[in-house]
Amino acid sequence: MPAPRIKPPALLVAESGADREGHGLKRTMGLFQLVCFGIGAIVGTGIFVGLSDSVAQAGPAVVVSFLLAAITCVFTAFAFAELGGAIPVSGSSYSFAYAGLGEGTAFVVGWCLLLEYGVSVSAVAVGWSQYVNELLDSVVGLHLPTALSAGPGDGGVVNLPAVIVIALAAVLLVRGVRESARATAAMAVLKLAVLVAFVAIGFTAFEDGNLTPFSPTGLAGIGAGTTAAFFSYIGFDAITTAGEEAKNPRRDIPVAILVCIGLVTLLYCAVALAAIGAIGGDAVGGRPAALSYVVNQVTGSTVGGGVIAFGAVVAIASVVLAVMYGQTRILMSMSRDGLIPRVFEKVSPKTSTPVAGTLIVAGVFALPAAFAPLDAVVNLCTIGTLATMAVVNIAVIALRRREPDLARTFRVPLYPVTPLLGVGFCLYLMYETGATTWIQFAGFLLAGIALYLLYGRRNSRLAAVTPANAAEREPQAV
Ligand SMILES: NC(=[NH2+])NCCC[C@H](N)C(=O)O
Repeated sequence: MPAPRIKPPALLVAESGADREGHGLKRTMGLFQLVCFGIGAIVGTGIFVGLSDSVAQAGPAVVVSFLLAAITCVFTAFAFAELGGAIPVSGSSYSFAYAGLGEGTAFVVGWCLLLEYGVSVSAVAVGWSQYVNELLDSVVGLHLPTALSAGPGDGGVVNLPAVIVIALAAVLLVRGVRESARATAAMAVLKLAVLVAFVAIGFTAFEDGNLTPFSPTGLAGIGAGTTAAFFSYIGFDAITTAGEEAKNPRRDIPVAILVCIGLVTLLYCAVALAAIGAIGGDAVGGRPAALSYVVNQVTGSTVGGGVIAFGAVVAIASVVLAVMYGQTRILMSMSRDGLIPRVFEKVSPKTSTPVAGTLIVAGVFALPAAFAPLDAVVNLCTIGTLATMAVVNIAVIALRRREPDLARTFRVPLYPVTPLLGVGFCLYLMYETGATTWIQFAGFLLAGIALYLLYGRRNSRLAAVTPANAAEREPQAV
């Protein structure tokens, strides 16, 4: 077997210019902004919409599901913290896999990131649509016809609001209206404030009795609920894509990741407890725009629900924007490496943004948003994300062996137990996504491997520089 084509961490960092002053991107983000960026990418459809699915699966024991999903994320967050601090570049898991396990794995990870970013844009947009409906309903009493606000799987024809939010995000990204640090911070604070207010209102109506029976579906229900809950935590890894824009990435990226996971876990468990404690698991389970419904029930008016719906619409739109931005950026790194066509790295001289890449991403992922049911896209996104996360845990182990002297500002505790547990939890949640998702995922993986062999491997820039084994080459600054 030929040795894998590895891109050494020093070369990755040198190419990105991450340790140089005056490289392409500006270093503007401090710890607070990194945390806001994380909250921006994490908190959205998963808690505002997905909560009712997890509750339908697990009942009040959904709190356990949220904790289990958080534990999976914590192990993996340690891995991202170690690699994000040691290799501060913007390719995230794709770059870590390139350094730790080689080009073929990196390509497949990049391919799976299309599920974590692209397909999740579709899923998040479908969730947005529910709250737009709720908002219109409570503010102007208008209810969009189902034919135009849901895909065929959910009893409609086309989900227009979902397509619209993707188109709007594409326009903003093409024009170069990147979220400014201030807008990111404002939206993050708004999201947190809305959820904290929800918890406060929910707890005023808390009744113990609503929590019993605590686990009506037993362990199987908790497992299924955990997979559903996991979606709401995805996005903490996106903090590592800011490696080239953080003021002090080596110190702040690991801290920001861990702060975000801690904050979000506390908040999600509190939201779940407040919702179920107020009106009971049966009333929450499977209900569209569930958080607004709970507040309307507790306050006996539609004003509170309208405010929650407004918060959700803003929160979820910001996730669409952040995640689509992340997707175009990952495709840019893969394109620069020669692994996918160059159209994705082309930056328009007029707007300084990757116009073609952004429009392709928006066009492709608007399709599932328009026609697919939410749970189908969520499951695919979840399994793809878990696969990349398992690889990142393995990359930690590979890099500790291959590059023992790499400067690491953060080290996963209890190595190698933690990354191994990380892999185990990821595999367990992948297993829980069910047979249909596995079959779709297997087809997707095969397509990715075929593309690598037919295109990526032959066009790789790394291979052009070092036909033999890149690992033997001294990294050079470019
Ligand atoms: N790569 C991502 N950040 N994907 C978006 C994840 C979805 C987000 N956790 C939500 O609940 O809406």
